[in-house]
Amino acid sequence: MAQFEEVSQKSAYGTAGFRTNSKQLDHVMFRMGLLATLRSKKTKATIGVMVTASHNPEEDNGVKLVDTMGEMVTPAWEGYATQLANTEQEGLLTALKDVIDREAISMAQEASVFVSKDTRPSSESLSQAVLDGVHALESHSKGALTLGFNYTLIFDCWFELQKLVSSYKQVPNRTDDQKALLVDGANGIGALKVCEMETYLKKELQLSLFNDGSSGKLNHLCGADYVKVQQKGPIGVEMSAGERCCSCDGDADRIVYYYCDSAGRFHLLDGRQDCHPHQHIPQRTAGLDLQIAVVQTAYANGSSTRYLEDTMKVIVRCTETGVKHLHHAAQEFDIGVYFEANGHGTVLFTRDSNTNDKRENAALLLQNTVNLINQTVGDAISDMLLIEAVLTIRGMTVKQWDAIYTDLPNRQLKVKVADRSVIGTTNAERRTVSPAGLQEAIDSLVNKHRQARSFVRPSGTEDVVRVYAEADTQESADALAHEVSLAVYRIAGGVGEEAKPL
Ligand SMILES: CC(=O)N[C@H]1[C@@H](OP(=O)(O)O)O[C@H](CO)[C@@H](O)[C@@H]1O
Ligand SMILES: [Mg+2]
Repeated sequence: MAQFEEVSQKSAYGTAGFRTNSKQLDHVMFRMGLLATLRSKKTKATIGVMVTASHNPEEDNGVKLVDTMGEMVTPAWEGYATQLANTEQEGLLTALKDVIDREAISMAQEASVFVSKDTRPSSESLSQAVLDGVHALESHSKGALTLGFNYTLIFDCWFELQKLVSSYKQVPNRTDDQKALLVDGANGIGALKVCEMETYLKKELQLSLFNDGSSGKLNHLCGADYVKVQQKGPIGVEMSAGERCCSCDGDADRIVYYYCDSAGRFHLLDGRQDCHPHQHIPQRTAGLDLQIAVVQTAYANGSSTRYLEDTMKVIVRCTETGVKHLHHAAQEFDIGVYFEANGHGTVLFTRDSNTNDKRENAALLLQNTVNLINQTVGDAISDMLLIEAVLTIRGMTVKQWDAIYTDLPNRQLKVKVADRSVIGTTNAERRTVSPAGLQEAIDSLVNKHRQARSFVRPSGTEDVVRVYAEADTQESADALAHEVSLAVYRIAGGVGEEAKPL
């Protein structure tokens, strides 16, 4: 185990756990093994530990804890995680004892921890470090290692896959010309799962897999994040006009769809997921009297929010960035649809859809949808099948899906500052409360543009401040993003060179 002294920077449990260069993570992994064991003893249930840095470069790695129902752990336990990760070696026992006392944990209780890893080379030894942590506290523990299928890791993956496939088979057959789907596996876990699924689905859906991990590097020039940020197709995928394509990320919990039109223009359908299952569910719930809501973050395109509120007439909520926030907000409704603009998300069915309701048809259709969805915190494969199912049932092409509304042009930028924690936010991260003067500066810049919106927040996964801007034209969105990034640089302690206009 690496000594804590080797690590200079304080690690914090961010948007999706700890994430940094893989060389700095040995001791963090060991300690997360310890903490997961304590959490398992406390809850008397299986706890998951996922070793992954998702869309980050292959050299990075990370770890997140998965609670008993597949959701992220509570803020109190995130706090323990941060505390343990940053404790000097000699203080570790005291820090552990503190958690045991505060949570009144019985150490006699047996623990069960599932450790899951992605396909990064460093994941092998780092997941072993997690298991070492588990075994250090529990010599008879049920620590087990699996290859991740994202959050389903604490269930039986094969069973999960079969459930998805058989639910998908209930969908009426689509026309032959609509059966093909190109899938970019980002050279990661998603590729392995698509490979497995391909054979079972041959009749219903013809999946062509690219970036399957046999030669390329994880997330390199491919994957959901690359496609979204670069606004172009991944390497190795030949797209014919109008053909449906999708990309998942390194740990297969995000999916984005896209296509090229006949003029060769690339169309990204990010954020459309919100409206997609959603368009479908109200029909299915006809007469069932369920309260439905869509949960988004500030990154959701303004057009999608307007479409949901004005055309779909559904409740829309906005939360802070990160699945853990969206998930909890979605649980408050009978049906909660939640997606981040970058493709993370799922649909939650909080009320039993096996209702006694007489309108059986609607209930049955809804039940099928429930089976197709991974409700824990979503994953790329089940989201992909859900989207395919809805497109089939509605008889929609990818172009028609794209046309349900027009995105406002937008731009995301990153600004390096000395200490990103100086930026305090409120109102689901849409406004800043510190440093003084920053929000006023953003407001006056936004006022110079039409249909404009902009906000800034410290990233929870990278050492940067993120800037988002949207406006009526791409030039205007680019100019606003640049102006706001300069304001951040000047008011919040920017380091390095000032950003140049785009
Ligand atoms: C703007 C953006 O895409 N932010 C991402 C990113 O979080 P940041 O806190 O913005 O670094 O990584 C998270 C984990 O993968 C994901 O949930 C989130 O949506
Ligand atoms: Mg991911």
